[in-house]
Amino acid sequence: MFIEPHLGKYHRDKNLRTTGWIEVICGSMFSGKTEELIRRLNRANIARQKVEIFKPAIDTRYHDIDVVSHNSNSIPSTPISTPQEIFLWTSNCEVVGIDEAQFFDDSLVEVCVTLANTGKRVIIAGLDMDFQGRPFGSMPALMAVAEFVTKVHAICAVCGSVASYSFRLNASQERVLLGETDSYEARCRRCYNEGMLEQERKRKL
Ligand SMILES: Nc1ncnc2c1ncn2[C@@H]1O[C@H](COP(=O)(O)OP(=O)(O)O)[C@@H](O)[C@H]1O
Ligand SMILES: Cc1cn([C@H]2C[C@H](O)[C@@H](COP(=O)(O)O)O2)c(=O)[nH]c1=O
Ligand SMILES: [Zn+2]
Repeated sequence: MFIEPHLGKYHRDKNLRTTGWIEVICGSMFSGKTEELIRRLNRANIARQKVEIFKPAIDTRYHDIDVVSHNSNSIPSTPISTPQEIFLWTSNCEVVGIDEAQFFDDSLVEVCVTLANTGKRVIIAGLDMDFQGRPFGSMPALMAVAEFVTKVHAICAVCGSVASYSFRLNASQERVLLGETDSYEARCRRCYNEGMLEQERKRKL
């Protein structure tokens, strides 16, 4: 379980502001990324910190505005189209949360670094791999610049092992395809590879 290095805005003994930092929560679909993001943001709220939360405007699966987990936890957010919009909302806040980070372009990295350099705690949740098992968008670069990286895991929908892959259940080859259990399953490495081979066999018929 991730424990915050500190939540206070000022060092106890000196009147110095604490530094900013970046946290990344990554994993497959259904691994609990959004739950963990909401948990950390709720704790920051309890510590009376000013929190702003963002998600890509394209992600309207469960709700236009709220960030919502697969088990229906939710927190209000601001839907944005570009990472730069984050600056318009964060001049006074101390903690910035970003969900579905894989959908933003590479400029998200620079935006997060700037936010952290100006003393903010930045918490990013996103898919580390797409349905083909390739690193997704700016997630690898965000992991590289983060102070803290947490990889969470789902349960394999086929065999019940620990799952790190998001297996797409239909034939679409588009990288971005919003969906839930209708279109994706969490799978372990073995069941993911078996499923990919099976799909390839069917394509060749
Ligand atoms: N295969 C699965 N493995 C683990 N949790 C699952 C699975 N399928 C559904 N869930 C549900 O999804 C919840 C996690 O949802 P969420 O935080 O939105 O995940 P993520 O953001 O990583 O997709 C779990 O607490 C559980 O209730
Ligand atoms: C693997 C994969 C996923 N997506 C989409 C499907 C969902 O709408 C989101 C992931 O949501 P979650 O909170 O992590 O469950 O991403 C996609 O567009 N492309 C992919 O390869
Ligand atoms: Zn499995």
